[in-house]
Amino acid sequence: QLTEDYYKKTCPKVFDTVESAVKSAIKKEKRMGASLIRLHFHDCFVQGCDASVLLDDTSSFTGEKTAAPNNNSIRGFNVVDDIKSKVESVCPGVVSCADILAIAARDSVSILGGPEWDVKVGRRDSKTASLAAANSGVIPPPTSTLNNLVNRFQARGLSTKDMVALSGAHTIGQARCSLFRTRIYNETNIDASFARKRQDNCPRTTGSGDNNLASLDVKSPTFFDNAYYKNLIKKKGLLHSDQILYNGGSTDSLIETYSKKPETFNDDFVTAMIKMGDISPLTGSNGEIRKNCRRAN
Ligand code: HEM
Ligand SMILES: [Ca+2]
Repeated sequence: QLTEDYYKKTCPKVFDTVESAVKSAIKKEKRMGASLIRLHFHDCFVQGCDASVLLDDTSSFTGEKTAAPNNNSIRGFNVVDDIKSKVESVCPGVVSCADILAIAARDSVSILGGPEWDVKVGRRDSKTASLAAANSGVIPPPTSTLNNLVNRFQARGLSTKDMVALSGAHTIGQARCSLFRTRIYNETNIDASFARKRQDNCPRTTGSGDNNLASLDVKSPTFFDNAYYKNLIKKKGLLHSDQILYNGGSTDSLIETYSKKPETFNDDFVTAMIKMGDISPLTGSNGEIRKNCRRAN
């Protein structure tokens, strides 16, 4: 039931307001575009796109922020707060935090040079979150096998093609040493000079340099393009879960297609983002419009 014109009467300025806030956040820090896209992904895969990921822990409430895939990893909450307060000042009590995440993700992609699309809105915000679900593997870990990746996306109604296209979001943003250490020291399906370059800032020993960052896309880490797939063909994927998409298995041909045809990647990425944004939204009288994205009303 999500539509593009949901706020046409109640908040016609929502898209301009979000876009200008996202623009200024990305101007301050390019990585923020990546962080905002990832928040929408981690939201949608747990309880659906309901802003559950934004709820803070309190003494009487446990949210999703400390779950393994999120802890010390997802970021951008202050930017979301800033967008929300700007949206509240033009139309108080109308626009959900879940929609703000979807719009901000869309805007981040286009601001960084990726495709543009009309984003569907009308989601409402959850009053709950699920730490258990966020920890259960529904957000796949970077150690995943190809089968696991396929199954986790399938469980959310997303095809293998959607999964491969959405992984192209790793054309921007960064990852921590602890999550790619095993790959750069122990795996063999990796370009040797790329591995050495990454080893420079990611020591072999667990516990040293764990939080050192490296770009997911070695070629153009702040530009939303198809370089991610070209890297995979050169065995320059940073995460195990990246390179596994081009490792002699069923998704090799799709990687080759996206590496050669940026328009096909863009089209499939847009289709998959719209599908991901459609995962179990709260609508009608379900959920609420939070006043503050960090807590239920
Ligand atoms: C296919 C399964 C996926 C796995 C296993 C995976 C895994 C990861 C990991 C391990 C990181 C680094 C986290 C850290 O260092 O703390 C990361 C970062 C990122 N992921 Fe994914 N991811 C997947 C799919 C996606 C999807 C579907 C999207 C969005 C459509 C996405 C967008 C991002 C972005 C933009 C970053 C960089 C964030 C930043 O720099 O703040 N990922 N991912
Ligand atoms: Ca959620």
